[in-house]
Amino acid sequence: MARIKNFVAHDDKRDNLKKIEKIKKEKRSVRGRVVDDWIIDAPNAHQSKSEIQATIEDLYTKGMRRGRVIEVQKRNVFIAEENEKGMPETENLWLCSVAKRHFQRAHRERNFVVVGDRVLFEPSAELQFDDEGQPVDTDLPRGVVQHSFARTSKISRKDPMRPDWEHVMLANIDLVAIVASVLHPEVRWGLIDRFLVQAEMEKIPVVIILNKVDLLSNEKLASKEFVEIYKRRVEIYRNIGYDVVELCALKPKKNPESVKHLRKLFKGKLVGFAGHSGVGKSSILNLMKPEFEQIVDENPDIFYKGRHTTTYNSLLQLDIGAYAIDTPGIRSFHISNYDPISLSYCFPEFRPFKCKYRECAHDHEPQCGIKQAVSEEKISPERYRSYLGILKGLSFREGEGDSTDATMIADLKAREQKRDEELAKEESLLNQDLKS
Ligand SMILES: Nc1nc2c(ncn2[C@@H]2O[C@H](COP(=O)(O)OP(=O)(O)OP(=O)(O)O)[C@@H](O)[C@H]2O)c(=O)[nH]1
Ligand SMILES: [Zn+2]
Repeated sequence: MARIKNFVAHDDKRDNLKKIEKIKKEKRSVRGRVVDDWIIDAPNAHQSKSEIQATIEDLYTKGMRRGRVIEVQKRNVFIAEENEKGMPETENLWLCSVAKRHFQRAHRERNFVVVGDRVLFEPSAELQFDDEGQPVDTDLPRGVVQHSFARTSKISRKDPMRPDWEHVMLANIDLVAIVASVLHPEVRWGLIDRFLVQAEMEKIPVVIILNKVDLLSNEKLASKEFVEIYKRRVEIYRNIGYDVVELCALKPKKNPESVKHLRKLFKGKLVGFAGHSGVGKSSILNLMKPEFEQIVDENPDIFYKGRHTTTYNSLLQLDIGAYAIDTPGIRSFHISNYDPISLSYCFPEFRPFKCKYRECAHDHEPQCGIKQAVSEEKISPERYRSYLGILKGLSFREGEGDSTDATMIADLKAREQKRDEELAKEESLLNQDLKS
């Protein structure tokens, strides 16, 4: 989960969990499975960098091609071949199946490949089958994905079906654009904070786009009080150092600076769009590629029949040399299981303050630098409340407001009990392992 350098928490439970994890890993490698996730999944994760390079060169000479996953369906994936700069060319599309036997990374992970993954694939004349088991009717060249490269970043959540598994939704994102609308639907700051935590955890740069600012000047919709609170919130995020872009996507001529800023920011990057339905993501994409909608409509034959774009993530090439992934999967999610040290690291404004106890959760502990900073208004109480909500594992779903303290406490108690039970179980497993 957390890959934060120089941040090691010391307490007995965490040390025990680490030992358990080590034993589990050893067991996996004993069973002949490769456990190192982050080098390259194939052909041998224990090779040195130069050996890997040589192996890849060898694969190229054998006809393997390099591409980027731009859409994943149940059985097949769409791959855009990469150009010499390593960027995907969505005009050069391939329809591929996935040779699952080559993917050892998949332990505790729901998908073998995800949108944004860089892969090696092999042209193949074999037929693909669609989700209903019918042979796929397509004019696209076909292939088989054989290997995938290490991911530089990922957006993931707990797999709702198996909570100890990871559901990676996007890989190799250069920038996360968190999109919210000021009104209709009203901005949910708690959801923005959760996206920010994910981006901080993965060290992916972010931009917060607040769309539909035109509605703020409509007195019937936005009271003076609402506008004041909104402005204060924007200041909070700007003071932390986040790039907050206020936008009216429908009337770009009224805010040319914002549009220009976004176009410049997106250039040459793979941008993951996060934000729930109706906030204006498509309208913003249209600013980056005004003819985008038409192009999709006019060339329906490049994809096979029965394709449903709305249910899958897919990567779009914009005319400013950028790529956008609209991400239905991350419009609402449940992030949890962060320990306080990792989580508070994801709130950059907390970093300068020190607490008496190294493992301080900034909750009930005495002499807490964070709580002190909140009382002195050096940290905003709103962000602090968000921190507590995320720490206590509260989810934020579409349509819900920010959680109240009462639900937080009830939820916390239930979670603490569950966590204690899990730890006791893990510890007894560990003891058995150490004895045997
Ligand atoms: N007033 C106002 N309305 C906007 C603005 N941008 C988009 N809208 C409207 O908001 C609605 C939703 O816009 P979309 O661009 O479809 O939003 P989306 O986030 O792509 O929504 P999904 O496709 O459901 O994910 C549309 O009716 C747009 O016309 C804006 O800047 N101001
Ligand atoms: Zn503290």
